[in-house]
Amino acid sequence: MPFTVAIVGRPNVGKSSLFNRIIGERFSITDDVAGVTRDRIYAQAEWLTKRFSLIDTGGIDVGDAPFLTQIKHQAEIAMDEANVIIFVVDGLSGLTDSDYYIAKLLYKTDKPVIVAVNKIDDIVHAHNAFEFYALGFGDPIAVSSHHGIGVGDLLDKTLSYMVEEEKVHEKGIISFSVLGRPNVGKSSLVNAIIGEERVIVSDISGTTTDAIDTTFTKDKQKYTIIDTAGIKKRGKVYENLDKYSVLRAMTALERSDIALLVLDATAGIQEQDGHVAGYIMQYMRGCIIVVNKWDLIEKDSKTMKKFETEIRETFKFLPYAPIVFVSAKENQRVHTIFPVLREVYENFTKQLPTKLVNDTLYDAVAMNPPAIFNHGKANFSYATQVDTKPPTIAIFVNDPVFIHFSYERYLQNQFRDNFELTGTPLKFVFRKKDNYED
Ligand SMILES: Nc1nc2c(ncn2[C@@H]2O[C@H](COP(=O)(O)OP(=O)(O)OP(=O)(O)O)[C@@H](O)[C@H]2O)c(=O)[nH]1
Ligand SMILES: Nc1nc2c(ncn2[C@@H]2O[C@H](COP(=O)(O)OP(=O)(O)OP(=O)(O)O)[C@@H](O)[C@H]2O)c(=O)[nH]1
Repeated sequence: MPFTVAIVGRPNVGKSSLFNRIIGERFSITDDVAGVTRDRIYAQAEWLTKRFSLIDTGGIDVGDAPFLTQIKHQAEIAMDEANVIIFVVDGLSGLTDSDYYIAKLLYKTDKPVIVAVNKIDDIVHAHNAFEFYALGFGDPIAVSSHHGIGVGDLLDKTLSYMVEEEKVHEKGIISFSVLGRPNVGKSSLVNAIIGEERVIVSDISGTTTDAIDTTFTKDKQKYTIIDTAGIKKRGKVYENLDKYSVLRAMTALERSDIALLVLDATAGIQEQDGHVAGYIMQYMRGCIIVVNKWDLIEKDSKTMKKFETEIRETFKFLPYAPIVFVSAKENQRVHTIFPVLREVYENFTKQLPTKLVNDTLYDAVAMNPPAIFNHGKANFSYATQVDTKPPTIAIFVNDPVFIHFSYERYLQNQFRDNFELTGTPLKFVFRKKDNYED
């Protein structure tokens, strides 16, 4: 479970400035995740080799609610999701009633709260921080998001609460999440999967309070199902907020080997399904497409094929994802998911023999040599697998800039033809040979 830090505070104190300062461009991996790019409410960050997730609750749109209700929801999200909360206040304008209001909300949590007094751009104003002792969260830390002053101290203190994480990703356990747009039947599917398997070994509730990961054993294989739908959050106002569900999908993906992408057979494929599929692809997780509510479909011999064709055409970037058809509510065919999970996990964790990897590369290049691109021609030396989850292959080349994306796609297809990689992405890392040789 990633260590998560949430930033809260009333509007205009500089939450998003601090967020951006902490992630720094280099560390932001959400940058190219469609839909979140502009929003930037969630990112991976790193400080002195410690990796953590950062949430800017100020970016979570909580509708047209009155101002105090909005910050209340944001504070609740922080208390639900984070291990540590950074409470940002404005050192130029001083303490306000809204700050006290937020403080009162945060008294309810037993998680550490650190007060960051922002906009202290000049050390001579550091004394402005003192009045914020009154909030009752101990030593306030003076920072300037604009100039980066004090941010290191703030992170030192924040990450001092990071303890050795409980190992959720125990070896050999297949962890998977159930993702999809609202109402496709995620909760029903989770219930059907867990309900079917009565030998529940343990309920691991994670370090963040509301994430419930359930581990169970089926046919001697352990699985951990990662909660995403906010099953426990029913009734809370922010349950259906778009950005909030995106955030939950991402934290779940981070911890999953495999994502089940749930579609509603009665609704056809919708734009939002594509967004969810995009996240799964960009996080490079294994993927199984689950067409749910199959009981409601009038079927003839061609129905499945028709669905499959439509799915393949829409999700061109997920050609590797196997498709299963189920009814979560009627508990039909739900058991067919398990063998597919095992197969996909095997491929996701696969080690490809080096000789075959190179043969595949050489054959592909011989069959279809690269053309000139960017004023040069790619000259491939050799390839080797450098990682799993997903299988990752380093390909050494005279200069990666000469590789056109369509050639990369060609190589991908050749590798997929030669190796059994159903359900898993295959990652290529192109490396300039000269940097590593001679
Ligand atoms: N002088 C100074 N101004 C800052 C600093 N950090 C942020 N600001 C300014 O404060 C204003 C608000 O900053 P934001 O980062 O948008 O604040 P926010 O808390 O995310 O605001 P909301 O999105 O409304 O919640 C902007 O005009 C920033 O330029 C700082 O360290 N020093
Ligand atoms: N007929 C039929 N109805 C289903 C099936 N799966 C779910 N439903 C119904 O679809 C509705 C939505 O199901 P949920 O499981 O709550 O869907 P969800 O994706 O978790 O929804 P959110 O929590 O809003 O994201 C409910 O009325 C379910 O009873 C199914 O396989 N067949």
